[in-house]
Amino acid sequence: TRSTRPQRLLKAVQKKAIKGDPQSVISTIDYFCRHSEWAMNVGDEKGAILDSVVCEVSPSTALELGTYCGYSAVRIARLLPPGTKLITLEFNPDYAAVARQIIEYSGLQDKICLVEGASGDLIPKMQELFGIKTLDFVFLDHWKDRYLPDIKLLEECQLLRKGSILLADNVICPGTPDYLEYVRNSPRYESKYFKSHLEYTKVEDGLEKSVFLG
Ligand SMILES: Nc1ncnc2c1ncn2CCOCCNC(=O)c1cc(-c2ccc(F)cc2)cc(O)c1O
Ligand SMILES: [Mg+2]
Repeated sequence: TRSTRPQRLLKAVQKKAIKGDPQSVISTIDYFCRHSEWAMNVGDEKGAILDSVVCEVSPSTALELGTYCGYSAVRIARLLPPGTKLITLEFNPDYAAVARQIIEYSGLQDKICLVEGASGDLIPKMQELFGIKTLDFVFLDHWKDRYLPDIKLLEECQLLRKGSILLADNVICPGTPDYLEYVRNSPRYESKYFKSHLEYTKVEDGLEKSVFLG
């Protein structure tokens, strides 16, 4: 049967990228998605904003919701200080299988912990599963209608502390209206919009950065 898009993306990485070089894996995926087949990675333009927030926060504990092929996991993990880990949750086993191989190819497997499962099921188990107390940084890039319920879950599970940073992809396209309304109007968050474009297109999209105030 025909290969899937993630499998074709993985093949391009194995063929064109330099093993053990995260930047070359990132550039290869961006080239493939711009010139061969569009795919829902955060991309290079929004990826640069993601990079700057990760560098600013320099998190000791980081969580990503929605791994897909591992592009943003590689982007985030390549910037993490030694000894820190990114936990990334992926619901779709086929995506997870490709992401594991792309993460391994980039050489960042020791900095990334990929867990298969739904965010709603895994978030309540995070403290016991990973021995963490709170999260310094969360990148939301999974089902757009799960952003709001999942940050409420993070609050309830006491996984956020004063100063925890949430960065949400796709707040314009496909859009997360209920999430935006909540973080922009809740007294418990200070929110800021970073205008950009939907990956590899001219369509408007952006990232919302929200600081939990405790
Ligand atoms: N652990 C978990 N728990 C729960 N759910 C989970 C999960 N892990 C994964 N999932 C499920 C879904 O994951 C993928 C979500 N991402 C997107 O859907 C997405 C779509 C577009 C897009 C598509 C078409 C257009 F025309 C325009 C834009 C762009 C993006 O940048 C996107 O990120
Ligand atoms: Mg996205």
